[in-house]
Amino acid sequence: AVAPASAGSSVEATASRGRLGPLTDLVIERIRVGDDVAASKFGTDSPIEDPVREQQVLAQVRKQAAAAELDPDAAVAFFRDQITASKVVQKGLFARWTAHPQEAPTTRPDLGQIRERLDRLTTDLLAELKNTERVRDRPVACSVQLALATASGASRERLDRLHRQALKAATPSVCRTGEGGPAARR
Ligand SMILES: O=C(O)C(=O)C[C@]1(C(=O)O)C=C[C@@H](O)C=C1
Repeated sequence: AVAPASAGSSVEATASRGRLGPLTDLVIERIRVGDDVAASKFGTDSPIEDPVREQQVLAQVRKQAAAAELDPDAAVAFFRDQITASKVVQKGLFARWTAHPQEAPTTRPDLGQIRERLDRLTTDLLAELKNTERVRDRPVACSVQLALATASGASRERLDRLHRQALKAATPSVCRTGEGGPAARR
């Protein structure tokens, strides 16, 4: 039997986008779902920020991280950044659509279905955090790999300023010791 490549990647893709390519692709995918979330809320009474839903997302992360033998606190920190990134997108799009109503979406996707998609992405992202545990543990290698993966992902996906800003907000907790504290070093 052939050894399987890590989830969602091929050897070729890994070579060109680096070892954090698949993780970064999922981060970008989640950022793009933020566009759909914004479209589901714009022009309704639903606010961008939903603290109850955030707690549900993070509780799920904590539970699944523990089951996968990932550090639950580190996983939660990573997902806090994903939520921040989603809010960067949503706020930016609300501002854009308010200033230019002709750019506002004309259909309103269902938030319940979007959240099911986000839940599936949670599982996929946690699997990639697990797959990349060793490189993320090496600060220098990790920051080099992260720079490579985010630059190539942003350009391939043709991310605009707003979505690049969101990508930046989504990635500070990818590499361990990002905070520089002794607890992070273990
Ligand atoms: O589910 C929502 O309503 C979202 O806006 C998505 C999301 C997230 O990224 O998971 C972001 C902001 C909200 O405060 C809650 C959750």
